[in-house]
Amino acid sequence: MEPVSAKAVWQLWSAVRERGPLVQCITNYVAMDISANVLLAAGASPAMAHALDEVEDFVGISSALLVNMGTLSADWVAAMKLAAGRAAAKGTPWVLDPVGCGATPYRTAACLAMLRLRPAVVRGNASEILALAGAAGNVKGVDSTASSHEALDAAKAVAKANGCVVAVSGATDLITDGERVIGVSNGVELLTLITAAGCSVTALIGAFLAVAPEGAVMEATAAALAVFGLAGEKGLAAAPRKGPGSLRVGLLDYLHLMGEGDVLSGVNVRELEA
Ligand SMILES: Nc1ncnc2c1ncn2[C@@H]1O[C@H](COP(=O)(O)OP(=O)(O)O)[C@@H](O)[C@H]1O
Ligand SMILES: Cc1ncsc1CCOP(=O)(O)O
Ligand SMILES: [Mg+2]
Repeated sequence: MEPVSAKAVWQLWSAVRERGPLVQCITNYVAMDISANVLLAAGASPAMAHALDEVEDFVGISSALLVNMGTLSADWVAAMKLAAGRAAAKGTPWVLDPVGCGATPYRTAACLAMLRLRPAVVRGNASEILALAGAAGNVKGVDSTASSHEALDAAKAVAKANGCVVAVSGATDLITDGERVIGVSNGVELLTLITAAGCSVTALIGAFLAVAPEGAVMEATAAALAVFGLAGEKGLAAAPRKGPGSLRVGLLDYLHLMGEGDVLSGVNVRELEA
């Protein structure tokens, strides 16, 4: 597989569609529906499971785990920690979405505690990644007030300190391991008006991690963001009223309908820093 190219994106997505990996999602109430639908449309198999009594067993049968901090409470955080611990012990890749990190001290502390459990990937908006790196005052609830480029240094610092890949979403998604940076310029701004668009692309990253060859964590993360963004572009072009409601429908449709030609001609991924 080439390091980062449209062909590599297609190869990874084909593997998702062929293998249909089971992605266990501990995610928020807002995101459950769209995340499950995004995973299904893209060819993966979602299961939302967060009960303290079953999370570890569920990790045992899953190919990837998503931990999303969107509607957290003490019970949920306990379940997230158990699940992440089991994933680490089993070698199952897991991805963290630090929704609203920085909004309250409780949320920030919970996100930092999860980060210490070594996710393979963290995907957040710029404000969330800035807050994870210790910068204060950038968040507006779960929405970003900064651009992805403003959070690149923070993303590199979080990646280096925690031995993970960090993806900052935005007009250009930036994916870094602390040294390399891949940029993905697919997507449309209207995606920010679909609640849990970010949450669902993080779930999709889980599906791509499940099929990624050893050492291709950055490529798999970039591929998921590119495929999701491209489906957004095509979904908007086909949307009857060009609003968030019909974009949401179009996004799901194109995650199902797109093929090799769409990916090879449409994805915009490139190495920004080697
Ligand atoms: N200005 C933009 N232009 C194009 N795509 C965008 C833009 N902002 C966000 N996106 C895309 O929307 C999706 C959700 O990202 P974002 O809104 O940053 O996350 P969150 O929902 O967690 O705040 C991502 O796929 C991202 O690439
Ligand atoms: C609105 C909201 N409130 C708690 S979680 C959530 C969903 C946030 O989703 P995203 O970060 O993908 O926009
Ligand atoms: Mg988010």
